[in-house]
Amino acid sequence: MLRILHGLPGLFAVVFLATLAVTGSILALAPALDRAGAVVPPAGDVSVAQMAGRVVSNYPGTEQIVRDLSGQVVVYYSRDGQAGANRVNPVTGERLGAYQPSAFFVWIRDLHRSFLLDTPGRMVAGISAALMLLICLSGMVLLARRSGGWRALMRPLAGTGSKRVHAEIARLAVLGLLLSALTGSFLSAQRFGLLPEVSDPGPGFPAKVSGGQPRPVDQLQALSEVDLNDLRELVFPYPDDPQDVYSLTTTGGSGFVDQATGELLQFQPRSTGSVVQQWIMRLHTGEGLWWLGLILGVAALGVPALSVTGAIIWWQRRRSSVQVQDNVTVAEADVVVLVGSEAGATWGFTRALQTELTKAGFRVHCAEMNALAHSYPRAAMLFVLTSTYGDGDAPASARQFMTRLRDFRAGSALKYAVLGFGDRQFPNFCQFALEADEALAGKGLSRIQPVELIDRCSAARFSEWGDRLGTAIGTPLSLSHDPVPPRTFRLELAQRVDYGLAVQAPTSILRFRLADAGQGWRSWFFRARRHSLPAFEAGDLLGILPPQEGQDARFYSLASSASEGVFEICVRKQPGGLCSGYLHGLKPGDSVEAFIRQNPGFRPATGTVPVILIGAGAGIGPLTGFIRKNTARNPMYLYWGGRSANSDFLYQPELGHYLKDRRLTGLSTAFSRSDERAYVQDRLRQDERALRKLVETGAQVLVCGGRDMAAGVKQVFEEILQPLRLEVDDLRVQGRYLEDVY
Ligand SMILES: Cc1cc2nc3c(=O)[nH]c(=O)nc-3n(C[C@H](O)[C@H](O)[C@H](O)COP(=O)(O)O)c2cc1C
Repeated sequence: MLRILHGLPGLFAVVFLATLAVTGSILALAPALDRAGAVVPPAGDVSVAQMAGRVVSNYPGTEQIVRDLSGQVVVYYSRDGQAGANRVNPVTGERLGAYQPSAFFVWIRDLHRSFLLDTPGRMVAGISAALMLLICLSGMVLLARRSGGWRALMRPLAGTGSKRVHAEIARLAVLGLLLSALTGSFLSAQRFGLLPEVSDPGPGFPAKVSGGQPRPVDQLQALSEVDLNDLRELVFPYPDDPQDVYSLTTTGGSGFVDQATGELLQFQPRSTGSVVQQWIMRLHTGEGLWWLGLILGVAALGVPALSVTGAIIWWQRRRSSVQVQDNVTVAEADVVVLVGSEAGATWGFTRALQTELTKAGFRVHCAEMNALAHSYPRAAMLFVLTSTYGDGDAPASARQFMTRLRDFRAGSALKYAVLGFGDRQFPNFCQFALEADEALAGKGLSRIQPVELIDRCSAARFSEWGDRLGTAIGTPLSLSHDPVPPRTFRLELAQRVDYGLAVQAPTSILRFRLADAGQGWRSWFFRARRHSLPAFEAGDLLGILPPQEGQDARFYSLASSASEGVFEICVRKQPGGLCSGYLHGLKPGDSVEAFIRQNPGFRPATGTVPVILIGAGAGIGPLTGFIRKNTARNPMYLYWGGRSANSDFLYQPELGHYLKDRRLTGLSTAFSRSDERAYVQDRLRQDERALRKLVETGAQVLVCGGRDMAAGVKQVFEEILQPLRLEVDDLRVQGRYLEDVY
């Protein structure tokens, strides 16, 4: 909902908002330019009487002197029957130049206030300002959520691409935009009579005037008592009319001055309402506050950039979002289905469930677990279907679920059931589904039926679960969903580099290319075909089908990306390991059957935040891939543990090269079967302070390798984070602690 509130007005109003913002930032320059051209004596140096005397000696026909909030003084005079207006130096009374408001600024102001369309344009401008206010407020809440709370709002952000740029600009610009939008909406509402406008009626003309011989203006007592910097306007009496008076407006109020006695008559202090009104105007225009004007101007310049990045995010989300047909809103739903998924497989099962429930007459709302609402007013049933990632962790679309659950208000009628999707090859089988189930029970919800776990997307188990669920809710459900097997392709081993034999840790770097890629036109053809492969990045997974019939695929993290044209993996031969043994037996030219599985949850952040890469053994594969791609030379530190520097120092020459060309900022290694007998955790402990500093500056941590190593690393990080009052889970929620563990 919040996202819709943030995005929709932005999309509709993008042209108007961009116009308001660009014109606003140009107008914001005016106070600074006016201030630069103005002569402003220190307070107490020049009185209004002194200034007026000097001006009159240069302009005997002075009719009015106006001082604007920037300090610019303008004299209006008549000479030989001709009216004129000049900017003057208030200290000397001399002419600085003709007063001619810039036609350009006047045009820009009209564009800003009314899109050059008079009343309808003013209305659109007012509505745009109100939309801006809505976008700023909803954006701040989204930003706070994304950063992990209001207090973390200014902490460095992780994340990539447009989302990151959008969030960074928003953070810098939001206060300025909020102020402009708030004051702009207020002024518009006043203009259209929605809010009362406060203006002082001004004092009545004095009933008694001395009518005596006028004194020179610089000898009038009341004017000597007003500092020049407090003056707004001084209107001179008609010449040769002893009954007329000076009319004086200052920052404190307005009144009249007797031209013979110099006495202040009928002075009326400015009301609080009028002072507030003037401040609102100043806070909107920056008039008299040139520095604020510049801040508002720079903030407004962020709007076009925010519009473009916002539109890109919206488009990407639309493209990647799983389209659920017949999805009803949170308010209407009597059944809610929440989905935790990383690579999308669980969504297929969700759609099957949703279709069946809808057929049975339920009004079903489906959403990702991160979108858990504050409450579901009408819902009686909640189903959670979730996979597990990393080492028993939440998948990407469920990372914020536990945090959001804290504020969840469950109605007493709401019952739930959890269905976990996972893979028994992982020791923490469906761990996150089990945790979600416990957490919901902890919120006082009762189960429709106990949590069930599905191994490797088994269609049969899903259907059985559906049967049991149907019985439990009294509505037969016939669930069937058989995920399409991945499209496989043949890869040919092009090169292998072997390590670790001497230390009983045989590990090989294997580089494959598409089989039959051939030479000449054939190579061109297959290169073209390569583009129909799913794009892959270092950190994605290569699924390899072992040659034995009926064996499940084994996954290896890729160290290369599609643009390199090779499929590079790093494989340690496991004792008795079927697939690793098979891969270690391959000779160049041999081929394997494989497919790509994306793993977008394990990628380094783009931008300038430091990245700390930690791994052991073959876990170095994807980490090296990240370093290889770091051509922007962002700070990247690698901590890696092996057995012996002489035998299994994987990628040693490449890492030396990356250190030299600064793709890698720092390298720290630990070898457990050498004299140092150290593990990667020991190196982290040694660098505890430096690592804490990096985390404080927003660093992201990526861990890849065996689960014992990952558990040890996590423990060390808990110690490192303790003085910062942070836990690894806090970083996880922010996408700043990622694991690829096997
Ligand atoms: C990198 C990676 C880590 C995984 N970790 C676990 C795990 O710890 N426990 C588990 O039961 N399944 C694990 N799985 C298996 C997934 O949960 C399973 O494939 C699931 O069906 C994926 O569903 P999704 O595509 O909706 O995310 C992992 C899969 C991958 C690729």
